[in-house]
Amino acid sequence: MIEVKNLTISYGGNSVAVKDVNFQTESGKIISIIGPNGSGKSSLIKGILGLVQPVAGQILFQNKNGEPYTIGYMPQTPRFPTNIKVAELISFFKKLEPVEEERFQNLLSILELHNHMDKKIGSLSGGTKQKISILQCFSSKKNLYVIDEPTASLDPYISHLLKSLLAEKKKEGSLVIFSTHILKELQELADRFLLLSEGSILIDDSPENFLRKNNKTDLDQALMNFWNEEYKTKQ
Ligand SMILES: Nc1ncnc2c1ncn2[C@@H]1O[C@H](COP(=O)(O)OP(=O)(O)OP(=O)(O)O)[C@@H](O)[C@H]1O
Repeated sequence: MIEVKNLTISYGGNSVAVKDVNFQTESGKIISIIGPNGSGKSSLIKGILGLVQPVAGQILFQNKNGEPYTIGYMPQTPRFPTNIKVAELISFFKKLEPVEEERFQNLLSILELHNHMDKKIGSLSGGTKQKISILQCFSSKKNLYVIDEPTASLDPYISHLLKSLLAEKKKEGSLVIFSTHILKELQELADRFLLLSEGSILIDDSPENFLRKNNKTDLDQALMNFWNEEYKTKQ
């Protein structure tokens, strides 16, 4: 179980990127974080991962068997050293953390990374760097997968692969948290979603429940309605 308690993140000055966010979730679920640009999705994700120091609040990780949480993370933009070859980076990852060899080889082949092994990281497209990030994230089993806008720079085939991986991880009992701007993706995958606005949670619901409450079948429409009302009250 993960419990986010009163999490507040600021990068200094008066602005607050995440404001007193609270939620908890069991394993074996997919949670999606959505919200407009700058609403705090990446900051919340970085807060959960401990990549930014919160000004208040805490995150509690509790594994059933008391073992530490293992975490796979795909950032929005992978930042790898640019001057080394793909093969060198991948062998570095394998030294950092043991991989499940069969899973690793399988992913390497599906992602067609073999063709890029001798290329320098700096010469790769954004999508190919994301593929390396997928390989790194999913080559061993983790309790928690945190994915920041997973399909933003991927072609439809690799997007589909990534979505299948997320569904597979849920089936295996892991918790998956991903942020997205693609509501269809959310509707397809998520058990629950958090809508952020200016760093606060405005909606915490399942897609089905939210649709039922709003008497809609399409999440895009339901959220646009909600958003228009929300926007009007701010005028
Ligand atoms: N490193 C940083 N230093 C200063 N301010 C930051 C930093 N990172 C994010 N912010 C600010 O925090 C707020 C939330 O940004 P964040 O990137 O978390 O939003 P987001 O919802 O992920 O946006 P997007 O959808 O555009 O990726 C924004 O006002 C942003 O300008």
